[in-house]
Amino acid sequence: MMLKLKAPSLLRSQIFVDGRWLDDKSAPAIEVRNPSGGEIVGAVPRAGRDATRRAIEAADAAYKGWSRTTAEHRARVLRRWYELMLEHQDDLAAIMTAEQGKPLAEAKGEIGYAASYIEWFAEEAKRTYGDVVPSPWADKQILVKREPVGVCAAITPWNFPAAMITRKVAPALAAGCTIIVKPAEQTPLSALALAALAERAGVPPGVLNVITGTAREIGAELTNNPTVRKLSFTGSTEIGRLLASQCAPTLKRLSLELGGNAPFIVFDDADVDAAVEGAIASKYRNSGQTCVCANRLLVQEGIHDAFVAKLSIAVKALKVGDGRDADVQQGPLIDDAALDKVLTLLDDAVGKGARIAAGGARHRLGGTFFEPTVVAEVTPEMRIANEEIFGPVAPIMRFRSEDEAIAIANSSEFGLASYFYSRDIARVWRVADAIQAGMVGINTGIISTAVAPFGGVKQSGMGREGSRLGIEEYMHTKYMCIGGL
Ligand SMILES: NC(=O)c1ccc[n+]([C@@H]2O[C@H](COP(=O)([O-])OP(=O)(O)OC[C@H]3O[C@@H](n4cnc5c(N)ncnc54)[C@H](O)[C@@H]3O)[C@@H](O)[C@H]2O)c1
Ligand SMILES: O=C[C@H](O)CS(=O)(=O)O
Repeated sequence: MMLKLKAPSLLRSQIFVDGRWLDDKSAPAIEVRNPSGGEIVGAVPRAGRDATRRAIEAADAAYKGWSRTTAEHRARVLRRWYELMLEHQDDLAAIMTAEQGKPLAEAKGEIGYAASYIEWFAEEAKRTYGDVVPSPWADKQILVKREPVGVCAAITPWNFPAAMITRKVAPALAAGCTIIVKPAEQTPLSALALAALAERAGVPPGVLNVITGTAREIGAELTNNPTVRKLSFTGSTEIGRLLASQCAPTLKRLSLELGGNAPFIVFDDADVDAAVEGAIASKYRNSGQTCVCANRLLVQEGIHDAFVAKLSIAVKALKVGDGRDADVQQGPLIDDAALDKVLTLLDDAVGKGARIAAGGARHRLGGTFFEPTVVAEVTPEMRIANEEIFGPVAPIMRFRSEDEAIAIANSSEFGLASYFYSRDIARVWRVADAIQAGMVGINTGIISTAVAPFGGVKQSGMGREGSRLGIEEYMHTKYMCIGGL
């Protein structure tokens, strides 16, 4: 499959280390395939520990210079990178759809969202203020500075191939850190295109490095090498736990954005049409392959039947197809394993008494396409009520009281995003306070923005990305006590 780009040079097939584009013939290349039809869209090196070690050395050498640049300079370079991303938004979206499958409109939206993190942290670079503290001693002064943590590593998932990278790299570079990025094997081309634009924006050699290849080997080097002072990971909770344990011997700083199981609660007093619109936006975004997707829809009995009927009509109208085709709203799942998981969860639910209200089967397009689905009469003992689906399936559970809804919502080991619809202001405050999650959408199904802190509690991870907090993940404080005055 030949990608037609306005700027063909954005399609890269080499790793980016120390400002150089390099081959790595130590193992057969990784073929990048389009999930819609399986065509090969590119190939990247299957690099391992040696290349990763060289990237760490390059990042360490570059750190000395980059950390000493002014915040003003770093802000200007990041701003240029942001501008170049927007100038090449169509090409970056085409690359993303080709390797990840999401509809072009969604891919273009992600590029704008990803760029907004760079814009935000270009500004935040200049606001890493310190403190002058009133001294308890007459002859001493107390200063507190904030400094970059040093060489960082980022390991990112396939579902948002650009945004998950920029919301790590932007604060890292803004703080004065240098970084090595390992993108997902399924979606390396977006990462390499971002690196090509960063290079053009004036990011110096070694400040940003992108390594593609064997996850376990690259991860082993990134987590064990003492030069790396921080790891930022976005992905499954299982791998997050593993990487955290691998970082323990060298006590690295950690940011972990992990799995989710978002409750989406609709109370009797909700605007049902607004709730249906919010459920569509939250649940079926990226064909349900989103960590903050509504994963369990809890609907109060008074409006349950009306909500299920309206949602089912809207879901049946969603257009499924190749993400490159105009007006397609639902692309394929990323691979056969993702499809098998959806089928397994649905079979379990129906086998325990759930009812398919819309969709429920593989799409007639075949491959990894799946019908957008609504499954009703879901109960807590079904796997679909407890596991992250990562597919276009909305499980609906009935509830009677507010307390029951909160108990169900909080029963999950995850606590990333949550949503609820209510027009009762007292209930809004009660439920928002009671829900155990890092993020709460109230009368809305879309909450992600660079200006707000993104992250979870419980088994959904630790740390925050975006907002004024995001740069803190890449800085530490230094207390200076000046005596003899
Ligand atoms: N919280 C968030 O912001 C967020 C965002 C996106 C995805 N996710 C979660 O990620 C999961 C889906 O993404 P995924 O399938 O890419 O997750 P994943 O954990 O399988 O992979 C994520 C990244 O980790 C790498 N990886 C896997 N095993 C590794 C190892 N042993 N050593 C080093 N690296 C390794 C992969 O190559 C990939 O780059 C879902 O659970 C989803 O909820 C969370
Ligand atoms: O999949 C997880 C992403 O973080 C989703 S979002 O684009 O940040 O909402």
